[in-house]
Amino acid sequence: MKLVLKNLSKSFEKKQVLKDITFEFEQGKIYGLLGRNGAGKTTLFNCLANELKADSGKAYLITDTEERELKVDDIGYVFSSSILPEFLTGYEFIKFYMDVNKDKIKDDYTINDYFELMKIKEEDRYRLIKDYSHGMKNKIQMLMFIITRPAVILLDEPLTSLDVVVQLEMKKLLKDIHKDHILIFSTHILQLATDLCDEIVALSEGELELLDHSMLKDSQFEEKLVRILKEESSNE
Ligand SMILES: Nc1ncnc2c1ncn2[C@@H]1O[C@H](COP(=O)(O)OP(=O)(O)OP(=O)(O)O)[C@@H](O)[C@H]1O
Repeated sequence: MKLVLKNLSKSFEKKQVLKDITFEFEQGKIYGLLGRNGAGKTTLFNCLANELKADSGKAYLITDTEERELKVDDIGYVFSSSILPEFLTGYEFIKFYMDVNKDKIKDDYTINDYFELMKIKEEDRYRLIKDYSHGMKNKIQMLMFIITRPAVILLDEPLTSLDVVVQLEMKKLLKDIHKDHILIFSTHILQLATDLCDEIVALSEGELELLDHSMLKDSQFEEKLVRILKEESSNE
């Protein structure tokens, strides 16, 4: 399976944020999307998830049997800021989410099994989401894609707000499931990107550039990345 972007462009007034991007993401790899503040990472995710309409270009999902436009249902999107209904408890929301998505659920976990999986304590399950910490809300958002297992998983700075213990668990979880998915996450934490990712993609000057992954563990990698990302600001 592949996610293929073809000539994707998006501008806000005069600022062209995504410039005619053509790129392929493959199943079974974890992609780290790096870029400076305002580079367009969230805009790219929003266009893929249909939260924003791209000005031109399209995204396609290519499997062994078909090639078609990417659909909203193909995507699990963990937003950097929560989009959860604050007036529900975690339990109520996950129950509702499982009900409306029952056709997509392939495992036979109960709600509490899922909470256990995410290490969400029993006493927290029945509290209102509005009182959850940022990290807790993030865990609930992650639980959504764990439940429905969409083909493409987009995570916008997902692990930054999680404590170190949960961060480690999440990294393990992402590694466990990544074979079946196309997993792209944006981060500013270079260490996280190099720890977790098979590939690093830089978003700079509106374009995506796949960095040579053999450099991931190399000291030159950091230098090259900083050079690529700095070029953008010097051209502004
Ligand atoms: N709805 C919008 N209207 C106008 N400009 C926008 C809108 N959304 C994003 N932008 C602009 O597009 C550019 C890219 O923003 P985006 O949030 O995609 O960057 P980012 O790479 O996710 O940044 P960060 O790392 O700081 O989260 C920025 O200049 C931002 O101000």
